[in-house]
Amino acid sequence: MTIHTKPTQLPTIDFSRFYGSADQRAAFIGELTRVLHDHGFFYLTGHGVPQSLIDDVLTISKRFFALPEQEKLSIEMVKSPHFRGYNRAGSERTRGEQDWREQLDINTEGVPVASGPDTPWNRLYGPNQWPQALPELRALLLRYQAEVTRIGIDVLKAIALALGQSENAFAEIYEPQPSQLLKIIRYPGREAAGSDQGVGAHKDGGFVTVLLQGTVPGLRIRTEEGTWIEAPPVPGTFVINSGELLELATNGFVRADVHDVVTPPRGTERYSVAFFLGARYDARIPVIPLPEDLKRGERGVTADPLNPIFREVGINHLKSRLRSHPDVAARHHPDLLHLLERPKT
Ligand SMILES: O=C(O)CCC(=O)C(=O)O
Ligand SMILES: [Fe+2]
Repeated sequence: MTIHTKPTQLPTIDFSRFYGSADQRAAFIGELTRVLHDHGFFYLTGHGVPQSLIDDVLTISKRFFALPEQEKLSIEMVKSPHFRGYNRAGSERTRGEQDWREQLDINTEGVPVASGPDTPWNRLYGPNQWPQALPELRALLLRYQAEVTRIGIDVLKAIALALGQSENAFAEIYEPQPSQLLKIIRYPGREAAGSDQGVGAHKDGGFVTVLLQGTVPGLRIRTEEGTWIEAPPVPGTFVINSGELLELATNGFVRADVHDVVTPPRGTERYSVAFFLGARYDARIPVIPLPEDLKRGERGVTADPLNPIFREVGINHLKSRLRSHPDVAARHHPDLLHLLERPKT
């Protein structure tokens, strides 16, 4: 058996090789298989998103967070039953602890949909909240959301191939409308934050996350051995990571590494834009029959008693939103709080 030591930094994958010669594509897919198994985290280059769009999104995010507090609070998330809008630093929670970041959450632009006892996740559909004081934000973020959705779907097709499946293996659970949660985020410096927890240690939930970092580091990833590696911003790249949905669908062959963000040092601030591509809320997570050579790499999936994950996509997402935003839950969804009760042992 070969013992390979894993690098102390994340690998970089050049997506343009997916569209290259047959040899390039095969080498790319093989590399992706290894990376998915080792971390599920990598830097992506060759993604085709214009640098001007990336720059514009980071610039407008800074302008949004620089708005007077009352403008930001006019679209506070607690006003939206659909978990859309602005949250002050300290108002979101990871595993019960406050995250020191302010953020604006948007999702697929839509209209409210009636929900019943069997479809509580319908409450996630609805309109976004946009700031009147920054009218350009809407068109720019929706354009960016469309672009990172395209990247996410392309990466997912490559992932399906890397798992020995046809490239559309996941299409039946994301078509015609994947979930598209987009967050613009600002982490205040240590002097303004209440703790070192920018965002607490967690796994992402969906298929893949497409993360754009500004210029200030802070993201850390916990490897399978339990050591933490840093993933500083690299200009022109996105950080891509797999979510729990892929871990569950592959019985743990794909890793969804735990990660966090450390509060930036005194006198600095960190900006990032995170996009979470998920399946349709009414889908169920399938078990993918992996080819024999990959099957040997299945680790199984261990349930986290604080955050148990289920095969129903919509319930997982709704529970994660209720848990992260107790104020929205209490105001709009008191009848759903039983979903967060821990199973009796
Ligand atoms: O801000 C970042 O760099 C990462 C944020 C993150 O992990 C998340 O929001 O899930
Ligand atoms: Fe994350």
